[in-house]
Amino acid sequence: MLYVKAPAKINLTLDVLYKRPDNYHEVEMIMTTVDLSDRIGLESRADGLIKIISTNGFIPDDSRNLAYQAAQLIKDTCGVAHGVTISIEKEIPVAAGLAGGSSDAAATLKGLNELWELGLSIDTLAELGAKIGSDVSFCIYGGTALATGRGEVIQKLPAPPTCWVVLAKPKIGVSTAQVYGGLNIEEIEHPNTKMMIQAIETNDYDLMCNSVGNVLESVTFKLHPEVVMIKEQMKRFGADAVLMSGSGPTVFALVDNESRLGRIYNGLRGFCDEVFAVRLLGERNSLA
Ligand SMILES: C[C@](O)(CO)[C@H](O)COP(=O)(O)OP(=O)(O)OC[C@H]1O[C@@H](n2ccc(N)nc2=O)[C@H](O)[C@@H]1O
Ligand SMILES: Nc1ncnc2c1ncn2[C@@H]1O[C@H](COP(=O)(O)OP(=O)(O)OP(=O)(O)O)[C@@H](O)[C@H]1O
Repeated sequence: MLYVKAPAKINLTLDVLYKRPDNYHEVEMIMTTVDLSDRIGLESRADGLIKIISTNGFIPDDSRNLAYQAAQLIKDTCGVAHGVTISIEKEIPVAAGLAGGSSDAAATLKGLNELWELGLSIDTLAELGAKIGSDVSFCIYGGTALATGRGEVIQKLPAPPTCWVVLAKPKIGVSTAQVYGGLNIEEIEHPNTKMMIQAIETNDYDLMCNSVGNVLESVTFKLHPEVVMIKEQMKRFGADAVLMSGSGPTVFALVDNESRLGRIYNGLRGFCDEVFAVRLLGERNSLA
């Protein structure tokens, strides 16, 4: 059995430039992986089938699972006759804006490349990943990156300033397509992506906190007002920055002081079942 870690991501920035003719949105976003991971186990099988076993009863165990799609894609692309049993130990909340499914797919691509000795480069794995979903290419590289295009064009950035991250997910699931669909392009207040890149490159924690921004917040806030409340609570408990990740509904707080970290974490547990205190995962993951 080969095990691969599949970390969650957060969006430090998420900007939308315009709606494209293919109905996707042209984005500009800075993403970074955090130390909250699913664990993917891969075991080759002789019968050619793909089987999913998961600790989480809410994710599909058939071809709707993104890890299943990753296995099918790499099998077809490389003409592999073997099948695989994929076990998914789920820690990342589902439909949360943390790229849980995308990260499982990326870990499956990387793991099967190793298990089946296919010799694909990390860039080829990222290209394959883009066929599964817009976030999968980023998840192949991990670390911190600027993502453009529909999210699949990845430029590496250095590790951001060191801090703690508190993640809080209210008990609602959000549809990414619905949130993008609800965006009014004319009314967007764009975050300052260049300033965030500068903050990361110069290791400036205060500038990073002042540069966070996500244009999808306003859409999700209208659909689910409880997300606004979580943001306000995090600020009240002493967060240095607070932002919704991706299309939500998870909200994260950045904090560089352990006593305020404790206050935010304990304070939020009164409002949400799913609260995590984690570190940023600085460096890019190496090819599994
Ligand atoms: C919100 C983010 O998670 C931020 O990282 C991503 O932009 C979404 O990534 P994802 O979940 O991998 O998204 P996909 O599975 O590729 O697309 C789901 C749906 O979201 C919308 N979508 C997604 C990405 C994008 N750049 N523009 C879009 O409009 C489309 O309606 C698409 O049908
Ligand atoms: N391996 C998987 N883990 C979690 N969800 C999965 C998986 N495969 C398919 N899904 C389905 O994908 C949907 C979105 O779940 P996911 O946890 O990936 O959302 P997300 O964190 O919002 O993703 P993103 O941030 O990339 O938009 C869910 O409805 C779920 O049923």
